[in-house]
Amino acid sequence: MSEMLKVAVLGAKGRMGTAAVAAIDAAPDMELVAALGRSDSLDILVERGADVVVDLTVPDSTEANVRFAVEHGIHAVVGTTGWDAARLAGLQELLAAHPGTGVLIAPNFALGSVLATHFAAKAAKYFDSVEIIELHHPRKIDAPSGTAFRTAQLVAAARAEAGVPAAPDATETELDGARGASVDGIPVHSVRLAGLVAHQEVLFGSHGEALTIRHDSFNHESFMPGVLLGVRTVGTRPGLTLGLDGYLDLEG
Ligand SMILES: NC(=O)C1=CN([C@@H]2O[C@H](COP(=O)(O)OP(=O)(O)OC[C@H]3O[C@@H](n4cnc5c(N)ncnc54)[C@H](O)[C@@H]3O)[C@@H](O)[C@H]2O)C=CC1
Ligand SMILES: O=C(O)C1=N[C@H](C(=O)O)C[C@H](O)C1
Repeated sequence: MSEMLKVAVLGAKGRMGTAAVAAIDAAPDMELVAALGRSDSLDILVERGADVVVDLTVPDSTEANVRFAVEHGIHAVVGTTGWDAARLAGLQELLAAHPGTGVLIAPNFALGSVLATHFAAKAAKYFDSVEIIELHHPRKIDAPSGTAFRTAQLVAAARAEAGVPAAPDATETELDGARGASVDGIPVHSVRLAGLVAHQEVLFGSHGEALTIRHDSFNHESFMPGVLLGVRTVGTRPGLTLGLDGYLDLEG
């Protein structure tokens, strides 16, 4: 039998962390060596010989956690939001000094969401207009969601590459926020509603037609196949991978 992957979870008592602990515990090829919360020392990761750490914490904590992992040669699978361009650049630099170590930062582990974002980027150049609506549970602390942010970036890049002009919009006066946040020129609207988990619609429009690409996560188990795929793959992909699509064969 091949050796078990030693996996640690950070943020183990949170919504995602709880589901990840259960999924890793149930995986036949993984051993859960640590399930850590906010007040636990990261030294435990080294003491327990973790091969992979899964970070499901908060935007304020994730960067220090991942840097610690990389500095100690531990691969990291990161679901936490808050990785802006400056943080990513710093991490790239650190990874260059630790060339054997892999980090996956995945704004969304749900395979359907990864596909929805991929399809949206493909559709982006064919429509005059595009807007994104993301809808989440009201305990979410960041807006817009990491998924919406990345979707908007990819859609905007595809439109720019194809030379698509800005979407038509005659708005002259607006109440602050009425047209959403602008991410690379794409309007992103954030809804927080009791009863929801994680949902997103990408709305495309042209003369006489509309296309909506919608994905729904109805529970946190929906993210777990992607988390496990990340844990199994990250050690074979040194350096930084942004998005679970980097581990999938979506063009094939
Ligand atoms: N990539 C994906 O598919 C998904 C990503 N997320 C993201 O994952 C993050 C966590 O989401 P939830 O589980 O809903 O949040 P949550 O608030 O339920 O859990 C976060 C947990 O992290 C703990 N924590 C904070 N700092 C820590 C530290 N330094 N070390 C260890 N634990 C620490 C908190 O005490 C809390 O228990 C958010 O950024 C969220 O946007 C959420 C769902 C899916
Ligand atoms: O906080 C959440 O719940 C989620 N966060 C991620 C995000 O910000 O995109 C992924 C998913 O939308 C659920």
